[in-house]
Amino acid sequence: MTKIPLELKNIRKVFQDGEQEVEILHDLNFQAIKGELIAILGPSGSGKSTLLSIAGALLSPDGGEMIVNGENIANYNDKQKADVRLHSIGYIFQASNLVPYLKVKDQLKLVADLAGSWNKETQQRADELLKSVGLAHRANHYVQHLSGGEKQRVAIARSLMNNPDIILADEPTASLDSERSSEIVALIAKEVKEKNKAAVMVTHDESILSYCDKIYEMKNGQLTLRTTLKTTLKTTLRTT
Ligand SMILES: Nc1ncnc2c1ncn2[C@@H]1O[C@H](COP(=O)(O)OP(=O)(O)OP(=O)(O)O)[C@@H](O)[C@H]1O
Repeated sequence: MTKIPLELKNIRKVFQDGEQEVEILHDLNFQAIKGELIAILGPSGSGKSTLLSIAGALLSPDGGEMIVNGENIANYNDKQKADVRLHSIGYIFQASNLVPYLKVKDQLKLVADLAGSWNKETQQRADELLKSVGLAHRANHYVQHLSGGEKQRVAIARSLMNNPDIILADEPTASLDSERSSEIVALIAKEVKEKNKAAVMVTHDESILSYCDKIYEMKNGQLTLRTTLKTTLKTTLRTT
């Protein structure tokens, strides 16, 4: 049986606000399966980035289970969590978070190096990934000379470098115009389908939702599935 890449069960997260405790995530349940791009929408301050940080093993929940490929990692120590981050999770951030003084291909080499796996096979992998995001011709350019859209494409290729099962994207189109935003999300969707990844994207941008398989809304510390034309069609086709 194939394992579910990411499962969150009964997640609770509390922050201190002065004297008061505020429960940002409340008994939250969520699953991300292979081959699906999931969008998470919700008002500012509703807890979307907090959720993504927990899903990415960057932040510990105050309660609940955080299951990656069938293993509950909620009580892993820091080193074990770092290992999960390196091998199972790829991140795409709003401002691409690339290293400015490294060339494009070296951005990918860096994450392979961290995993101790820069060899002939991974070099070839880096070349293929850069080709698939349309940047093979930019492999030896410094990222500071690239456009915002090109930087995000490097970030997408980098997120896939260690072949993670899960891709997490926090507002990946926030710094882009609408045409570039569509291109970037179409590219994430293509990589998710072709490489069979589970992907979760936090966004405010409703115009890119047609590329997503499921849309959730964050409200009162929980996620609610929004019914889309796509999911309605899928359900109809499945039941007829
Ligand atoms: N480390 C922290 N300590 C205290 N409060 C925090 C901390 N991190 C986040 N918060 C609070 O938790 C709430 C949710 O924050 P979060 O960044 O997850 O929201 P968001 O939905 O991603 O918002 P936005 O759409 O504006 O990015 C906010 O009220 C924020 O101020």
